[in-house]
Amino acid sequence: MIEITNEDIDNIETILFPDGSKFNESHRTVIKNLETVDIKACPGSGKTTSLIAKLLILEKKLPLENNRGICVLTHTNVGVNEIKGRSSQQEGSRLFQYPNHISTIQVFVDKYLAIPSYKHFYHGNVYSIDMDTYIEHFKKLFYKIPWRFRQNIERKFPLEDLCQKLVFDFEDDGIIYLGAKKLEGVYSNATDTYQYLKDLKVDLLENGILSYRDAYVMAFKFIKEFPEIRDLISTRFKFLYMDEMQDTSPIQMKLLNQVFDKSLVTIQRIGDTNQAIFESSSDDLSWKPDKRALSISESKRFSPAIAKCIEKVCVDPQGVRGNETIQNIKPTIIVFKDNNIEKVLPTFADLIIENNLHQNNRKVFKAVGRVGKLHSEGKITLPSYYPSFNKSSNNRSRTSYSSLYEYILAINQIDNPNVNEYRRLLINSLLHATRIENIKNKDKWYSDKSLLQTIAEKNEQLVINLNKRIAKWILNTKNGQQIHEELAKFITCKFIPYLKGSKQVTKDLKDFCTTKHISEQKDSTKETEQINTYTHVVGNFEGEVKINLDTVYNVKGETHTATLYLETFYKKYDLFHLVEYLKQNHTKLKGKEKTNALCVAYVGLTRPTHFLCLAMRQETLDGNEEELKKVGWNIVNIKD
Ligand SMILES: Nc1ncnc2c1ncn2[C@@H]1O[C@H](COP(=O)(O)OP(=O)(O)OP(=O)(O)O)[C@@H](O)[C@H]1O
Repeated sequence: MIEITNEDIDNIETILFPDGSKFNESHRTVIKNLETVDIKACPGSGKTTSLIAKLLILEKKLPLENNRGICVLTHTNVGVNEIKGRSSQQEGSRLFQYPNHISTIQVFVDKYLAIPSYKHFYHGNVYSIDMDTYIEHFKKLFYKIPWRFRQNIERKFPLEDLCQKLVFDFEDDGIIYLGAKKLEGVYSNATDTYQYLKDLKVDLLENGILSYRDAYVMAFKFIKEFPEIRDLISTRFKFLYMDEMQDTSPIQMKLLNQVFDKSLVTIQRIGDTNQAIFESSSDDLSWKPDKRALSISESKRFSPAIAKCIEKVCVDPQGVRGNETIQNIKPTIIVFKDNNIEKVLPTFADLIIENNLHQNNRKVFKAVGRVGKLHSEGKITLPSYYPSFNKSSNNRSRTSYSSLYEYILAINQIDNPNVNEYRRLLINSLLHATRIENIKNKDKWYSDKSLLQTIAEKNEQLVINLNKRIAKWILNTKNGQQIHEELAKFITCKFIPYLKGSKQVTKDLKDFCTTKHISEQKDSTKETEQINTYTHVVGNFEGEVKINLDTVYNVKGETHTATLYLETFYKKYDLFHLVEYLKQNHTKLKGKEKTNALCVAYVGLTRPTHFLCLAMRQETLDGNEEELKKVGWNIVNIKD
């Protein structure tokens, strides 16, 4: 039987904490525990760090009995990358190799259930499972519907809404829903509109273009057909660790319960119910930690001054203790009016400098808010504070782009040094080209595997040559050299002509290879980061303070040096909604709206180590100033 000892933990501490920090007793209890248990802990308590410590210790004890594996699931790539980053500090890391699996839940579902299911039921290969590609193709098909019908549909369902609302039933992909109603309940099945919409949805599926939700539909279909998958998965993995459990939707929970057998797998679910910020995670079916859950109530992230001010700004206060070794700076409310809102960020920057944080070793300064989209009636959202703010989707997991140029841009922006990522995008660009040219393999679209197999069957040497080319392109990209021209020439003059048996390629393929236009909303993560960064120049060339703006959803799990929480409008102004909690008057919550607002605010307010600021409208502050001061907030008014 495996066991984790204090000595194991001491050893890992030196790897994880070069500054000499230590795990306390509650961390040690969590790290040592190898039973099925829930772990609930406050923000910044070191939940993820303790999980990483446990994984690094277990890694040294691999292989487990019967060569069973460890499965770690999280909700965001940030979490996965954090684990990857830390574990690569160990030589010969085996955590990311068979039989282990570490990924987001979505990637797990795609790999083990949705893709095999699609192959089985549709006898073809999945082209993409990501929302950007799905929406792009959805819109293309929608614009093929005759104008008259399209206009009628759009009057009722704006296109963006329609993309999200036209879905298959989880239990039966023969049934299509439009929002909460069956499609035939919205448009009678005798109408052309019904047929157009049904064809559109089916067409996407038949072409392997899946939304994230479709992947779950495929997954359930697979489990129903092959119930033995539960045994296969449950004997492969000895441990299942689920981080950020509070964000697991009821449908994800249902699926995981179906594939992991509790009697065979040790399951640890780690989270903080106060930080549940994804819509579906806040209803009655959401995760409730077991009564015997282990808990950690001290935050390693933030100072006692911050702990005191945020303690009651959550659904279920749990007496958070701050980190005594962090300097106390009074949390501050920056009060603004409509006519001086543009001074909020400069004021925050001045406060950072006043508190000498611009000279801190770690300088992560962020301004975050709930709503990033410009409001149609001019209510305050992130762009009101910083007009060039651009809310972009997280495109790191994208696998498909609309031009070769965009594939190469994506390759250039890979920040994780994993060759497979480069290779995957390069191969995907080739697969994309085969689709444009309508080249199929026994009536199916090529997958990376079937492509290489087909070429190998014809001539093994060609696969070796292709691999050499790919390796060269990866190296050149890493060295900052341009590969666009060479890759385009390869696709149009060699690759496609070889598969097609003809030198003639279509105009669409030529356009794909030459277009340098980046489709809307697809600007790179790095560019977006630059656009969304306010730079404040410190007097007399002493340096600058960079403040990055983002939505709360995107900074989940992050640790900042200073965070400014910006009041924004979503049905109501959020701080106005929550001012009683900021004054530490906690009341039990009723209603979904307030609960959601509170969870989002709690995630935002618990990011900084040293300095927490709020940007609050004068109207929200009015009448509350004295009470806010009494509970520890400093108030700074922006002068006109
Ligand atoms: N034992 C420790 N001693 C000192 N610092 C620690 C310790 N554990 C974690 N930290 C630091 O505290 C910060 C928060 O840690 P971590 O992200 O693991 O917390 P978390 O509980 O997962 O946070 P969140 O609730 O926001 O998801 C990080 O900067 C981490 O390096």
